[in-house]
Amino acid sequence: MKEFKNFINGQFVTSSSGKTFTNRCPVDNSVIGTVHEAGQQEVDMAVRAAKAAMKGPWGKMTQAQRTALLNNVADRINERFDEFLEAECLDTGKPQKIAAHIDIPRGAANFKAFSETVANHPTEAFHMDTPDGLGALNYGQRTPKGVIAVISPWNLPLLLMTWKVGPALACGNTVVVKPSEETPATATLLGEVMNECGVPEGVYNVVHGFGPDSAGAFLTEHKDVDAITFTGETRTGEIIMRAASVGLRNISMECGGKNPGIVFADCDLDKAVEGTLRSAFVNCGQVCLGTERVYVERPLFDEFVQRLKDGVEQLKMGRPEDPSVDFGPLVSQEHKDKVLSYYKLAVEEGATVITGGGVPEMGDALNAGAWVEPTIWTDLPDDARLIKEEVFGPCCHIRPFDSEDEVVHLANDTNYGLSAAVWTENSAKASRIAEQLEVGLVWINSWFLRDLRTAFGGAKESGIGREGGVHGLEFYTETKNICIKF
Ligand SMILES: O=C(O)C(=O)/C=C/C=C/O
Repeated sequence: MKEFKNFINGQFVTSSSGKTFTNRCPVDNSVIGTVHEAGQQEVDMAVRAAKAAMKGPWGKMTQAQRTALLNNVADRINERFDEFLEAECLDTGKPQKIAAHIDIPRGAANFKAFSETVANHPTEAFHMDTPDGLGALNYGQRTPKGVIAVISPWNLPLLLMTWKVGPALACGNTVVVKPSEETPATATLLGEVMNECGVPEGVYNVVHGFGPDSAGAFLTEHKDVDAITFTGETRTGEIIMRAASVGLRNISMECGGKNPGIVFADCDLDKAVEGTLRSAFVNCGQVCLGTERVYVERPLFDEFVQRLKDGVEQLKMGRPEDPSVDFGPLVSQEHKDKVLSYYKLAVEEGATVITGGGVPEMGDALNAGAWVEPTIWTDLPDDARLIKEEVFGPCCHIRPFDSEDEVVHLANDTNYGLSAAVWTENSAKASRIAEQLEVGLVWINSWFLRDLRTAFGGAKESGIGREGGVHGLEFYTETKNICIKF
């Protein structure tokens, strides 16, 4: 039986309240262990430790020293790769094949990418002419913002947590992380790595718990938190924004999506099918960037539907450690219930179920897991709730279209604006379409191909701000302009 403690000021601590909650594996609903729920007192300890660390050795470190430390953290994650892999797959149920190629490598890479960016990105400087002819010099100075609250999600727990902790620490801040209650393991394990690598105490802290009336709320409402970064549902983002408004704390948010995949008749069909199979079903559809709405140019529609159906029906479900498995369960029973309610709603709204739509017979212990069938629908009306609301499960709806104007309108007809995928071999058309889409990220003939130097974030209700590359610097630092008169 595992135990997941809070990590505060370099120490693993339980909770003064003695409150704990159970952590379960979604593969078979078995108990993984007990999690110590941080109360107001533990959150306050963590924030005070993070604030104090800014004045300690960490705050006095040079950029080069911080960069070296963070590169060591990345290397140590890779040295302890199997432990992180097992922990992540136990918490999420995702196939080890997936986590070994995405979650853990990126969990480490995020540290290296941002320490390099921050070390090499210049601040600005301007020489200014003045009436007395002597001139003046203006130059920019970036300083750490301070204590950053990191509220990270359960779908890519390590990756999405270090996507924020990496730049935050590279910029000289300290962090208090509140991982999802569904996935406490890798954030806790990273505490061990921070100690092993000599990251000063108080720089990285972890408090476990829930949102309202729990660690999440205590953290975002804490007056000594200087900024809040969050990945998760849009409605939760609104709650966090309200908390951040007290004391004018800055926020950076990546929220929900109802992302379109646009398939033209002149696409490379094999690529489009393979890419849509991944974008709609990888990670059991639990990726904010995933495709839940597919639009196919009419001449290709029937063939595309058949090819995607064939691909879905070849997905292999099973335990994470089975190397032949490429499809896992949803993250929890609660999320399974939510996704199944949408499966039911789809039929009520008039969908044709091309494949899936229910719960698979897994046999043996796995039947107790959070398994659902990967599902494809057609024939829903454009105003159906299934077309408007994010399911965040292994499902997509496919609709034919007849013109570029029509498909751009359909793709943009949503409150979200996170990502899109466009499949065509005509590069001029691909760019023409991409430039009309009201989203933060467009992939052309690809999906989830990630260059960490690029701007990353969503438009409309999919988020606020851009992280990635130098774009996060505006959030993770304060920029000061200094003017020297000669
Ligand atoms: O790839 C990334 O850096 C990233 O943030 C992925 C987000 C996925 C959300 O579900």
